[in-house]
Amino acid sequence: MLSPEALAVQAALIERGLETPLKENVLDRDQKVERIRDLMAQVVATLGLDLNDDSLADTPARIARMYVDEVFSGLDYRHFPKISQIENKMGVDDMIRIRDIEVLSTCEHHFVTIDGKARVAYIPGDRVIGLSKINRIVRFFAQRPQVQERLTHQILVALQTLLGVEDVAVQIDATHYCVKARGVMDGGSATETVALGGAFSSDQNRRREFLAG
Ligand SMILES: Nc1nc2c(ncn2[C@@H]2O[C@H](COP(=O)(O)OP(=O)(O)OP(=O)(O)O)[C@@H](O)[C@H]2O)c(=O)[nH]1
Ligand SMILES: [Zn+2]
Repeated sequence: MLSPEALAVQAALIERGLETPLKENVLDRDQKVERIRDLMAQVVATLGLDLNDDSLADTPARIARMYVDEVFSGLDYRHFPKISQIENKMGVDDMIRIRDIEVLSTCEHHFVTIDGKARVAYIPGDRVIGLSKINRIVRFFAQRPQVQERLTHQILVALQTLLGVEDVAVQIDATHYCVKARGVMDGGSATETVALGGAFSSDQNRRREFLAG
């Protein structure tokens, strides 16, 4: 059973064409781990490595568990974080901004790491969200194969949906290891993406305030 929050976020992403491209998958967790383990064993062996070596023997199973339970666990909405919100009795009507949220994701083109930081802000309406829940939402969507642009927008729409406000802003600044550790091998560049909603999009001052500092 998915939580009402997970269902609402999923529906909002589908409606906006921002959901990760997913196919119906009837395999349960154990079946996925088993199948990926067997397929990874073929990859490792095909590379010419000896799966009888004691250091390599468990690598296929390790990778399978890592994919299903860790780095791609955000593909399963049953792992969507529990969300706590409180009534905005304080009448907060100014921006709440969280900086330096750790973003560790995986590039969907190469399945290597994306390593960066996110900045998230919102202007509360009738409720405020538990602070750590913002970090958890970032992590949930980061734990999918991603392109940074989609990750940024998924976080925006998730927060807009949960908070019932348009005024949300998300910025991610990240290093892609597919750019750093292979291919063009540029370790110095970073990618910035921004997704702005409501006043952050329409009001230059709000936008500047969010991006400053
Ligand atoms: N827009 C976008 N592109 C990404 C992201 N992560 C990786 N890429 C890019 O996806 C592209 C895939 O291009 P391809 O030409 O098919 O792959 P490739 O031959 O491995 O390309 P090179 O990385 O240039 O060697 C590359 O340019 C990557 O840099 C991302 O988050 N957003
Ligand atoms: Zn890549």
